[in-house]
Amino acid sequence: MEVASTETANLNTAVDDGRAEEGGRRPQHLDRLSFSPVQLPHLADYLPNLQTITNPLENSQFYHPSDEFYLSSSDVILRQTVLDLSGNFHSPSTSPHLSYPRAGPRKLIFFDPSHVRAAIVTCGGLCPGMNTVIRELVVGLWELYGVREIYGVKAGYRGFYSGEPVRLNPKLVHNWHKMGGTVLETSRGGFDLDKIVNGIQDRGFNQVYIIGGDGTMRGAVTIFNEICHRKLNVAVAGIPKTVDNDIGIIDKSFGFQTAVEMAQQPINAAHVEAESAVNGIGLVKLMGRSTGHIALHATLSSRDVDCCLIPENEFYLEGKGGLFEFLDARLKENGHAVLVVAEGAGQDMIPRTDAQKEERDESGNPVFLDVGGWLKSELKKWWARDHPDELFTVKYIDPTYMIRAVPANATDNLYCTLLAHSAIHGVMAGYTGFVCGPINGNYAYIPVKEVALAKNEVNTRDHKWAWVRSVTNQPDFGRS
Ligand SMILES: Nc1ncnc2c1ncn2[C@@H]1O[C@H](COP(=O)(O)OP(=O)(O)O)[C@@H](O)[C@H]1O
Ligand SMILES: O=P(O)(O)OC[C@H]1O[C@](O)(COP(=O)(O)O)[C@@H](O)[C@@H]1O
Ligand SMILES: [Mg+2]
Repeated sequence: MEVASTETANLNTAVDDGRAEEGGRRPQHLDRLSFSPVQLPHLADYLPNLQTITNPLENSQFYHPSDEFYLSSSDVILRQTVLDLSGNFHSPSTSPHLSYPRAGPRKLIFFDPSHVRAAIVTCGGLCPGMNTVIRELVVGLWELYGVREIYGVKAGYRGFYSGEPVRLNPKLVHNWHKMGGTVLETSRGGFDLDKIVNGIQDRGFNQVYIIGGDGTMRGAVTIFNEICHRKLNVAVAGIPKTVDNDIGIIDKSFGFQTAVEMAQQPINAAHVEAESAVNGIGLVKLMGRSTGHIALHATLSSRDVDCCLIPENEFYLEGKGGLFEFLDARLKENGHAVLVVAEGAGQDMIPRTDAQKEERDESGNPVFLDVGGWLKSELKKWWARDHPDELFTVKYIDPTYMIRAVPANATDNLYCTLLAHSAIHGVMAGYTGFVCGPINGNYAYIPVKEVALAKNEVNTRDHKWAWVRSVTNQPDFGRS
């Protein structure tokens, strides 16, 4: 099945899929422009006889939809808004023509709300806002579309085949947005494709909302493929959750800002401890399995950080241009220094046994050693060797779960609400195998296959990393 064509096509033909050209709003003035609209998978791709009905919002006593209210497949979000007009577009993803369907309600929908049985599941690690997304899925399905059968699948993917789903309604979830974690519970591992899809079929679910990170989205792709293979009338929507912000294409993930905000407290404490000691170093380890976004953003917003170490920028300790030389100078100059290190940084330098090298969590992610504890001990050894007669203190703070096991802040709560509603509108319109998220500030639908492949790493050659270096004046560890 053709799901994500990124070939350049004439907009006029590309959107003429006979599905959602409601309102006769074809943008004639764009006919001569060439765009590459990404085609979203749709239930009608393999179930051509599905009936449509008018969106119930049309008859809602609280809504008075205008023409602009409903979106059609000609409403798109451009992937790139920052362009190099010299025309050097290095890859299809940097083409100025690449666009994604805009998220929002469609006038015609492919589900009769009275026949919907929706399932919601949360997978992977915690992230602020998971409960808000669940709440808004429940309330949105119930209030906007009149769906009454909504279920929470317990404890991640394994919940589809073990244990009973819980029935959800707006009363039950009304204050969930104020709570950290996920009331539905989550887990790693337990991905058994056949059992999961059988579970979806056996329980009669026809809408599946999957909240999770990069691993979860890889799982969602295979679930979606199997559902297409079995030609089931089941729509699958992913809602990207990652406190590390390591999922690509979307602007940022929900909960990330809350985590960055929470990281300020340990950084402040590390600064106070360092400043109050003679040759004091405050060391803070922040989450970031393979990407340093939390460490980077926390550093940029704090201004008390002297050096930020992330997985994307290898560092070294000894010799010219190394961390020790830099800290030596900072301590001489200021008497103290604050170091922020992402958990995935420096892993190659930490000695480990063969068994430790092979260690994986239930989902198959490598298990890291504690870079903060290792750095603290290396720093102490260095000082004792080079400055045996001078006082020195390292205060190591590891706030790990404290930055993610909290409710979402106001901005993230709003973001979660818009994500949930976007997902509902897309599924009701018959789209499937998609993820919703903001691209350049506007909410879009993206094929889950693309999202599962798109990693969001810190680009140490772009301006954001240059800001870090200009704020900290830290070494580049050999990067030219
Ligand atoms: N490649 C994959 N294919 C299928 N399922 C996967 C894959 N990677 C991870 N999963 C499943 O997705 C769920 C969450 O993955 P995990 O990596 O723990 O968290 P996250 O989704 O937050 O990155 C787990 O149940 C795991 O088994
Ligand atoms: O101890 P846990 O629950 O496995 O979580 C730790 C991991 O979770 C993360 O927050 C990211 O998890 P996800 O991939 O699930 O989003 C990492 O930063 C961290 O390594
Ligand atoms: Mg992950």
